[in-house]
Amino acid sequence: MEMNAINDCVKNYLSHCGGGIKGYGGWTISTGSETVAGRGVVATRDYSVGDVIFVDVPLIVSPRALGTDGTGSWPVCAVCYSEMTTPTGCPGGCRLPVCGRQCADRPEHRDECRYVRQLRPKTKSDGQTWSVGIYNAITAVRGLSIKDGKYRFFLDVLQKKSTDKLTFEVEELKRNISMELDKEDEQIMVTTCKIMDANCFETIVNRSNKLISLKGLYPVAAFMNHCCVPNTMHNFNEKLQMIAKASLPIYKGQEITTSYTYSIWPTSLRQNHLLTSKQFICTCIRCCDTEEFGTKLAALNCIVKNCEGRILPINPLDKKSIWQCKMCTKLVSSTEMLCFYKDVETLMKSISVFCPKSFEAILKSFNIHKDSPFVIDLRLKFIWKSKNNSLNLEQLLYKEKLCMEMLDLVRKLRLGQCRLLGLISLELLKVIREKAYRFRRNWNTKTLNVFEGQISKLKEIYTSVLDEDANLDNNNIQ
Ligand SMILES: C[S@@+](CC[C@H](N)C(=O)[O-])C[C@H]1O[C@@H](n2cnc3c(N)ncnc32)[C@H](O)[C@@H]1O
Repeated sequence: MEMNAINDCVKNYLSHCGGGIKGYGGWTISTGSETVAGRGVVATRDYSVGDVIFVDVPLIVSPRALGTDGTGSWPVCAVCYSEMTTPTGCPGGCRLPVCGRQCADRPEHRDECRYVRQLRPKTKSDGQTWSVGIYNAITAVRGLSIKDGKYRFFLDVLQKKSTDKLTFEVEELKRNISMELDKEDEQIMVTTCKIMDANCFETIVNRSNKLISLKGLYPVAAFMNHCCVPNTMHNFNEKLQMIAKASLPIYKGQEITTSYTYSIWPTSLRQNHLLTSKQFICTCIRCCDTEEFGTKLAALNCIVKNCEGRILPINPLDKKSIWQCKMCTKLVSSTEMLCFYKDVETLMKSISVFCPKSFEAILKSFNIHKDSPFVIDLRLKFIWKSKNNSLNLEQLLYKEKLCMEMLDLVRKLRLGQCRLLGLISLELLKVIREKAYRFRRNWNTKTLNVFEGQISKLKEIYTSVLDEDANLDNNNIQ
């Protein structure tokens, strides 16, 4: 399909579905030398940091699949996505778990409920009123909502994951119904699932102050290519619309990018994730720089006694690359490095970060540097999970230090006004408030002024980044 036709279709869809193209249309879907791979989204005007670029309306949103035996995790309501501790099947008979009548009767559930019911979902002898299999098939079933009418073209134009494997969601559906699927419906469901695999985003919603992770297909975002130094970040509003904002300055003619992976991971982990989940190798400026803008994120400390250098791959884009210490020039094979990584990973799993002194001592004795990926994981765990009011002074000050170091890392990685920056700023603000609560009465005017300055700066950062969900308690991130 012609680029003009794609742009018309996407923009028509957005204006019909309340995406608000007015004022947010400074981009075009394009191809050629401006984009890193095939079609991409390109700016048709300049954007400053924090500007909203588009408000995207989901074509499909669905909950994440559960283990097929139904153990270990709980479903969310298939309609409002609230957590369900005692799930019950829809009274309409589709066997999807829903909160109750009010969700079962919602207009957006009506068609899917009727469709699944006429396929005669199988019941189980254990008396469970909802079905894990039907729940896991929900993405496929929701694909049928775009089979008719003016949005069908999305099925043709959006990229599909190329795979010969059977589609999990459709197989789950077939296993859990008594009727045979219509061949055309089945084909559309398979196509939808392949489109979801290639293009879906993690949609995070706040339900009773819990963050619930869903899958969403967004027509503009589906054309956004990946970069490990993305120039956008996004949040979701109550209607599950995606609000994409500039995290870095963007100039007219420049590609608008997002990250499909965790920007805080080192190159080897990001590359592995992109290759297995999206089947491509990223060759962005960060991936080509073995030191990742001086952070040496992937490095392990040199294994040679008394050498203070760090070992990094000579070619960061090659999984089998030899690693080298720049200081003593020691060479290490990729297989050896993999063993070191595994050893460090096992060690890290056994450490409690909640005891700062012993944590730092272990890092020192095992010669692990503070920005290695495993340490970052543990540091973030401490930042998200620890409750400020139950930390002793040593732990509180340690948390403050970790937050500041993480903010510094985000800055060095050139991630701009990204979501992580907002979340850590919010945590740091809470830590500083807790310090003030404990010690304020002993502070002089100068200290109080510094405190007020820090608070207002952090508030400015996290509100501009998080906006839609600034009040979230991220101790609850699932
Ligand atoms: C969500 S789509 C992006 C739009 C896609 N370029 C298109 O033409 O439809 C994701 C796919 O785009 C390609 N892609 C995205 N970013 C890329 C990058 N940085 N390098 C290489 N391929 C990329 C990959 O094929 C990936 O699976």
